[in-house]
Amino acid sequence: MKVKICGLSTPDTIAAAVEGGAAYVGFVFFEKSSRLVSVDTARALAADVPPGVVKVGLFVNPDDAALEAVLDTVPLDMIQLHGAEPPERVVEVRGTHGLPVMKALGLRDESDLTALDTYAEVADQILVDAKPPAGGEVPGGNGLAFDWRLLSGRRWPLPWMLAGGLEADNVQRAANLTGATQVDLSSGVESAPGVKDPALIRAFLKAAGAERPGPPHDGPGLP
Ligand SMILES: O=C(O)c1ccccc1N[C@@H]1O[C@H](COP(=O)(O)O)[C@@H](O)[C@H]1O
Repeated sequence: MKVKICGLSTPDTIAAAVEGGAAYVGFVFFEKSSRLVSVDTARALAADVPPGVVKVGLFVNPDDAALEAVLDTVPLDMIQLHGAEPPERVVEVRGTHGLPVMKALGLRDESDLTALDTYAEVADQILVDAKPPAGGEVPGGNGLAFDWRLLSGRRWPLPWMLAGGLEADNVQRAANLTGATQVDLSSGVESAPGVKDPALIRAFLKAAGAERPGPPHDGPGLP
């Protein structure tokens, strides 16, 4: 399984993710998140990430200036859009910034499934997360799972990731029910909100049977 560890902000947790076999590492550029990193910190951390591990920048409804401010400094490989960006904005971001885009979508019930098909036509990857709690200020990273049976038998013609409340104890069941071969998590490897724990990262990667593909390539939908 390919694993993305999101919300990394320290050298020791980057090392735990890379050495444990994470295929993706994520940096959060959303001011309201407890995992927010500065561009300078992200640039320094990115220097410790070997080729072949995809460096993802997480943004929520960013304008082009916000994206440029990060991309000018941090050598990201992929943009994760985790807000209410419409399909046209996904197309625009891909075209303007020249990086693959992974669009996150929240799922609560069957009525949310149609959007996945729509975004699958415009994004390089889709990320299926739980919907945030009503009135919540942060649209992801809440440690909440959705009913994984909603995804049973669903497939899209592009790479996709499962997210939302994943941890070492439930990742295999989640993958079995959904068919996911890629997973993304943040809260499940933290000792406190926003504080990543290297031991929990290693345990998760082991439980998930984390595998990283070989040489990097430049095609869409990395890796
Ligand atoms: O991690 C955050 O702080 C965050 C902020 C805003 C949007 C998304 C965020 N994280 C993403 O949320 C999912 C699920 O996280 P969790 O494992 O349930 O905590 C994951 O895709 C993160 O990339």
